[in-house]
Amino acid sequence: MKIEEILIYSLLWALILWVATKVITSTHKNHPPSPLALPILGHLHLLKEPLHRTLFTLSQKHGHIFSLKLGSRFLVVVSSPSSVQECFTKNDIVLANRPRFIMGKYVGYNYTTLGLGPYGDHWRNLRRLSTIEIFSSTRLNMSLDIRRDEVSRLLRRLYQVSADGFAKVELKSVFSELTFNIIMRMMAGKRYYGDEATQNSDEGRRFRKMIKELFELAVSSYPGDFLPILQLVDYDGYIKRIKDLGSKTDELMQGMIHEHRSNKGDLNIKNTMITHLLSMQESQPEYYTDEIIKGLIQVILNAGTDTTAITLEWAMSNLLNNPHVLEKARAELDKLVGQEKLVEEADVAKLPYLQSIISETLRLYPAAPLLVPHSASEICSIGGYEIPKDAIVMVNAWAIQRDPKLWDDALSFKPERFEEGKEMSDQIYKLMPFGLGRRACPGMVLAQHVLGLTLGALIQCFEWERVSEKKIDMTEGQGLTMPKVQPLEAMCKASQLGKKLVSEVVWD
Ligand code: HEM
Repeated sequence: MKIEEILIYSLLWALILWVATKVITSTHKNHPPSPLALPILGHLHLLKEPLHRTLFTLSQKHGHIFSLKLGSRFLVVVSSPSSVQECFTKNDIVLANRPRFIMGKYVGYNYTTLGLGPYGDHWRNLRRLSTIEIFSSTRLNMSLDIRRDEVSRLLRRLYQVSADGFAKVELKSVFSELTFNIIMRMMAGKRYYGDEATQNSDEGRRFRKMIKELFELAVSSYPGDFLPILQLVDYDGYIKRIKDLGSKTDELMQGMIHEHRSNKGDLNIKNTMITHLLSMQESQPEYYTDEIIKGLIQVILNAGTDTTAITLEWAMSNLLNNPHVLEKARAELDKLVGQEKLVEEADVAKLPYLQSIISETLRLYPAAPLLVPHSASEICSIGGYEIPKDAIVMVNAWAIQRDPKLWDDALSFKPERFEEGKEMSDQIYKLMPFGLGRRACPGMVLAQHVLGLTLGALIQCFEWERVSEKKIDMTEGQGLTMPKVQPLEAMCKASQLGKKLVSEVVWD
């Protein structure tokens, strides 16, 4: 026998043995059901965008708890309220970890940030710290003026083009700039989007470039996360790109910290998150390091901007496709807020229909359709199946929130379903746009303030129409936060009330 033949035979035998071992071990282990896997790749070839739709199709065939082998990693997908309940009650602590993807090493301070860090003392401290310094009602009240100011700038911008009649406006970038400016002002006292002065500053340009790269890289999935051997060769330069991005973001945020240190006492930055954290650094320097502060800025930028902006875009798209809902919301605002003032964040609590519009938007178009991946810190069980240690666990919230077994007329946009507490009693495990359990979104209240205030003000101040008879295309594009495939454009015209409110009053 020639040496090549011996080699081929040995390889074949190794492959047969590998497949046999896999079949025997997986059948013995009572793992959740799974499609037939390819050697080495497993089910990687099945993953097509948008991922939540692919996983939904697989769940139709393999059940509400199924598993996939993604190269060297094990993924479990749950798509029913009962399995979600198990994840976030008896397994909540075990599943409170996050899986590690290489991006988190170079751009997420070696997996030490609030969003990426493992469950434990460090994460608990970050969570407590961010609750006190950013998300508490005291801090949210202190930053109320920032949100009012940014929304009133948005209203003026739209008013300028639409005071004399209907004008076409592109809303995707308008909402994105709104949320970035709100978050950056709350954290660092900075506006990087909008007026000319901001547009032209070198720092602003660097920031916008960094954000663009960050979001582009975050969207692309990296095969080396599932086939680690690829990391050794960095075949497409991905690791080099994320290392460069990591250094650039670090440099920019370090600059903000230096600026805060040298401008202590400046009124513009008196109440920013960085100022508060630096004062804590003075008393406990070993814990409140610059790295912790930079990690927090970064997580909040990533988690708190696009999510809210995209939800605003979906909500307005739904209103344009359902003019009767828009009119009902306007009537509610007229009745409960009146004709003399702009809606305030505090008013939103007494506007049930506006809140129902937000809930219904988040039900059909959750900004994080698969939540954020969890990881099992030890073996656990879901639905009687064994979930191995380090398995990635994903919740298909999108599928549950559209399940016709759980919702009447599931695919129609009907805010009325949430009115007067209808659907409220049993909805905890069937409506979870902000996640559940220990790792649930800490920014929920802030997000709801921004959503309620912005939508309320847009409805009060403008008339809205579609750019043509055709309904707005509601197809989802590719991306972490379920964007619309077509950025939203609409026709807007300042209403009588809008003319009065925007030109005279706005907020003091
Ligand atoms: C409509 C807007 C938003 C939606 C739909 C949303 C949704 C979510 C979801 C689903 C998770 C993951 C939950 C899980 O692990 O199961 C999450 C985590 C997180 N969100 Fe939000 N979010 C929004 C806005 C915000 C805002 C405004 C902020 C901050 C300003 C924020 C900060 C965070 C952080 C820091 C985490 C990570 C928490 C952790 O890992 O411990 N989010 N969000």
